[in-house]
Amino acid sequence: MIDLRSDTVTRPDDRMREAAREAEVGDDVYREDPTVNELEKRAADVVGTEAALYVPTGTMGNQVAVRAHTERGQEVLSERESHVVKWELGGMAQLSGLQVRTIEGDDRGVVSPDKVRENYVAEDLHRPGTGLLTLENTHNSKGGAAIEAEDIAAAAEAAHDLGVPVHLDGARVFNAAAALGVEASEIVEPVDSVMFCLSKGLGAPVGSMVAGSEEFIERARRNRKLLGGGMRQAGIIAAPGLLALENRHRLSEDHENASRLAAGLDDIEGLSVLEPETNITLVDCSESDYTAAEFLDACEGEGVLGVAFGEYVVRFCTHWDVGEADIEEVISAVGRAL
Ligand SMILES: Cc1ncc(COP(=O)(O)O)c(CN[C@H](C(=O)O)[C@H](C)O)c1O
Repeated sequence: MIDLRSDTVTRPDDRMREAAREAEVGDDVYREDPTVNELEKRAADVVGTEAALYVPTGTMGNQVAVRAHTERGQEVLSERESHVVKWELGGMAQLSGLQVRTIEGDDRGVVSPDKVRENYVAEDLHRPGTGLLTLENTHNSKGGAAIEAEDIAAAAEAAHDLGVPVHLDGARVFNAAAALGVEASEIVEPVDSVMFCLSKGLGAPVGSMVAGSEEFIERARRNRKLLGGGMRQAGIIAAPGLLALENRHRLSEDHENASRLAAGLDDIEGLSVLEPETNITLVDCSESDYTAAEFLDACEGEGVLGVAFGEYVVRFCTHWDVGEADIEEVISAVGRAL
């Protein structure tokens, strides 16, 4: 089975398993796990922030960051199709008592400064006030769009002019950096905090990082403890995370595979596939005889897994467990399936 459901399915390699076995550990709640401490320092250095916090999941990372920026009852401006809106169980409302005001990004998920200004709410006797703007790069729902650093900066500047901090859901920020040919720190520089995943395209078995100022990270650390994310000898899983950080240099291989996959699938009658910007390929099967669900069933029967991103849209994600030969096999398998 060739698993293209997500880049979350990546498995640790032997080096990661060896690193986990050999890891120096301590009680991370007391800040005594040397491997976690090294990972947090290394992660902050890589994205150019003062500090970073190791969290079990990207979802927890987003939620501890959002909570650290806001007060209960405030509004959060989030792009309508973003992960924090669509796939975190209403966590900003449930966990932090926030009112989410969704804003429309463009067809790549880019949030314009005007939309920030138009949807900003000033606190007064009646109104809660906008406490945070969230952005996402790459943008998952929009096909892994790699949003240019200047577009992130423009939206962030509009928010900062209004006294509103900015959190970047950068689960795949290194995919964006690789696609744009810039350092991740250039994308992160304009925002106040970023979350990025070690467990997706970077290949770690577990974990994400939240990065920002020292003061912000201490607040985020307390929120992590509140949500039950205080970990003990987490060096066992942080050690693979340190190796995963270095995998950011290989992500263009996944992008090349996605591009090859898209070209091959686009040649199949009934499928329409835009050129992917990163490792996410969205396949429109509305011209075929299949709904997305039927298309996925047929693909599974030929040994290929994907996920539905709409009634007639399927997402395939390339990642480090999928090589060039697998891509050729997927193209053949989908051709047989249809
Ligand atoms: C932009 C972004 N931010 C946050 C997360 C959450 O990360 P985890 O909680 O899964 O570690 C994800 C995971 N995305 C997963 C996937 O794409 O298969 C699913 C949809 O949750 C994400 O894509």
